[in-house]
This record gives sequence, structure tokens and C-alpha cells, in this order.
Amino acid sequence: MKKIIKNGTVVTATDQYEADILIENGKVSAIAASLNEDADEVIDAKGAFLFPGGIDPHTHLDMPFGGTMTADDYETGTIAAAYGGTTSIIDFCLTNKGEPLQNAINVWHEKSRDKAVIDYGFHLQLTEVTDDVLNELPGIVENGITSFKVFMAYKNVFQADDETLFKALVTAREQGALVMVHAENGDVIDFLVKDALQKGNTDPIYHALTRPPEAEGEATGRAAELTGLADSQLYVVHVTCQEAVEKIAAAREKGYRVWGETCPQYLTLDQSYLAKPDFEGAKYVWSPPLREKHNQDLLWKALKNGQLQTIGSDQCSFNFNGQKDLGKDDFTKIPNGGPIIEDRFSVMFSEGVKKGRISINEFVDMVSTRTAKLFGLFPEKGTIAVGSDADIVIFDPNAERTISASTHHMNVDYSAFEGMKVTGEPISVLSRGEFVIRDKQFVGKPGSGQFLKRKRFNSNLQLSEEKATQ
Ligand SMILES: NC(=O)NCCC(=O)O
Ligand SMILES: [Zn+2]
Ligand SMILES: [Zn+2]
Repeated sequence: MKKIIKNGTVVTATDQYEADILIENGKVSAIAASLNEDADEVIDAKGAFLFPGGIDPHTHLDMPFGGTMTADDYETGTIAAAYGGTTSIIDFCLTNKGEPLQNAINVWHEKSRDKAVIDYGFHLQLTEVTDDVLNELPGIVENGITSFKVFMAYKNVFQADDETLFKALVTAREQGALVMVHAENGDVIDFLVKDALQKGNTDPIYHALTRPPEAEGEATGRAAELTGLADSQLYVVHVTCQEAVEKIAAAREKGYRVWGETCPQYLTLDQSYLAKPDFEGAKYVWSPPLREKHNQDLLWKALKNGQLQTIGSDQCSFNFNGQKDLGKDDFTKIPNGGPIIEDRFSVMFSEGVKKGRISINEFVDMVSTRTAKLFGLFPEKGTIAVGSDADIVIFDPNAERTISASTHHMNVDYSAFEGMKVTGEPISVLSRGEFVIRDKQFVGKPGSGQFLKRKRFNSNLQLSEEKATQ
């Protein structure tokens, strides 16, 4: 089956040019100014950008959290992702202390196998690094799970201690994996939370006030120093504030292999949202929390100057009615997280490229290419090149629309970006050469997404900003 996409403008992390793309057997097989050979289908993309499919490095689908389950599973979550221009996700596989890691991985394969409509990989959560864990990890890395996640917060739930983090870093260096951290000081937060509750401070805003930016900065700096000590590699998820960016920048200055991700919500929403009346602030409860507005500018600049590298959605959706309201009388019971998977790509294009904060090539780098490089997917994913997977977004850069829960495809009863006007919209989305979204309609098939057996971490695969500073 041959397809040709004609007359579009191909945009990668480094180039922008008009070309036709030939797709054969799910791969890009030729790119040329004009392709006139026979094809089963010719798609006219005049006026559209052709982007490599978005890669979302940070999702939680079908995940138990805060006494409930995320509202989106692998079917609804990946359909929404595809509508939004994302063709690969890497989801967090939660593990249980004392149980074989493989059991948890099997559970995640069960959740995803017959449901995903785009390709997906797993990061593996580590809460302990025992001899059993050490024995199991080489086989797991060999099977394509090449990143480990350590939570430095959520005391008595997910939180791991520094010994575990350090052992994870050492093992990651030996095995060729990348350690990811949720960097907040969970012990300090636990103290502040207990103090707030004791004083009767139960509203959603206290979620933000008990998780100060200093607690994120401290944990980020600690993780970065341990990375240097272990001569390992670290990826800090959902960076929100100056205190954390400074620690990442300082570590990188010292030559440590440390990278940082932020999310669209931290670039566009702020702490005041948690103070909305009638408990509406609960919709905006993330950990780390939304920060004071001045951090937004700082995060955009950190993306622009290469102190932060990637954009994750941190998709972790809970309905306002029936889930977020578990915390009506106690903010600690509000399930943490929000629905972002569908809007990550468009919000970054609209708020970033259209508003002149980042270039169109930097946009591609942040939403796709760098993630592919860091997480062992490049060059099959993360670019449009001969030989790469035909994961392609046909994108109208001038379409205008307003984000709303009434039109989104996530299985959740609110949108964190309700009422936000965005410019630019995916029209059609192909995953390995097959349409998943065609003319804004879902035409994919649950179960068509493939598990991504990722390559080991490769520190020689430099990211664009690192080349630029050589
Ligand atoms: N971020 C958040 O609030 N929920 C998802 C879990 C996590 O990433 O910490
Ligand atoms: Zn987290
Ligand atoms: Zn997360």
C-alpha cells in the first residue's frame, strides 16, 4: 500500500521545506520536491504543515491514584492523543513493593494491548532497589523498558528514599537507562500538609501553599547532585518553577547529564486557579502545583535557551464530579492530575510558535524529536526522514478554535483550558502510514497501536541545543 502526501510543508527540528512524501509499508520511503509515481492514495496537503507525530513522554492512563482510577484508559486516552497530533506516548507502569516487576509490566500490557490506537512504551516505577529488583532489571531493559521513574514525593504512597534513587542511578548507568524523577521534597510537604489540616485549612488552594517551590528546587538539586555522583543520567519531569530550573541549569553547567521537562499547564495557568470559588480550584490540582505567574515567562525562556528540553502532558485525568470532589472537605483527598494529552501539541504551537516565544523547529524538537532521542526512539520516531516511521501530522496552522470539554475527546467532564483560543489544528494524523484521524474524524482501530521496545539510553545522541553550544 503506497500513499503520497503532496504539496505540504515538511517541518522537522532542523528544517522547513515544501515536499511530497511517499509512504510504503508504514515507513517514509521517499521525500522529494515532486513525486509522480503511482500510489494507492494521494493526499493533498496544500497549505498544511507536515510535522513528525508528537511524542508525549509523560502519561498516566488507566492508573489507580488517590483512591480512584484515572478517567481515561488506553482507548480514550490514545484516541484523544491522536486527535491532538500525538502518535506515541510513554506511560508510567506502577509497581508494587515486594512483587516481581514483571507482574506490573504484565498488568500494563493487559491495559494497553487491545486498546491503544497509537504506539506506546512504558517507563518503570522503582520504589525499592533490592537484590530481586537488581536481578530483574537487565531483562526488562533488554525488552525495551529503558527508563526508570523514582518519586521523591507522595510520602507513604510512591515516595522512594535517597538510597533507592542513588541505586537506581547507578543501575541506570550500568544498564543504559534514563532515571526520571518527580522532584519535590515529600517529607517537608508531609509536615506542611499536616500543619495546614490541623489549622483547618482544607480548601484546594492549600494544595499549592503546602508544596512550595523551594521543596521542588531542593529535590531537583539533590537528584542532580546524586546524578553527578553516580555519573549517571537524569530526566526531571514536570518542572514548574525558577527554583528547579536554576538547579537543572547549574547541573548542566557542571557537565552533568540532566534534562528537564515542563508541561503546557505550567506555561499557561497559574496558582490563582486553585482559589476559584465553589471548589472549582480542584480542577487545577497538580503536583507539583501551578505556580505564581512570573514562573511562566521563566519556563518559556528555559525552553528557548535549552535549560529545559521537552514537553510532557502529565495526562492524569479525573472527573470533577465524582472524583475531584473526593476532596471536598480535605484538599489532600483531591486526586492529583488533569486532562492535557489532547491539547499538549496545539497549545504549544499556539502559545509558543504563534506568539513568537519559540520557533517552529524548536516546537518540533520539544514536542517530538528530543523525546525520541532521550528515550530510545530516534530516528524511527521524532522526525520525518527516509526510513522513519510514517507518523505524520497534517496540520492547519491558521485554523482557529476554542478549547472546550464540550468538544474534546478525553473521557472527562472538564477541560483545564476551557475557553482558551488556539490557532492551529491537526487535520489528519497518520500512525505508521495509516490514518488514525482523517479530516478531524477518528478512523483508527483500538489495538492497532504497537508496544515500543525502546533502545537503551545513548548519551552520544546529542540534542540540538547541546550541539549548538559546542
Ligand atoms: N502530576 C500529578 O498531579 N499527577 C500525576 C502523577 C504525577 O506525575 O505526579
Ligand atoms: Zn509527578
Ligand atoms: Zn505524572
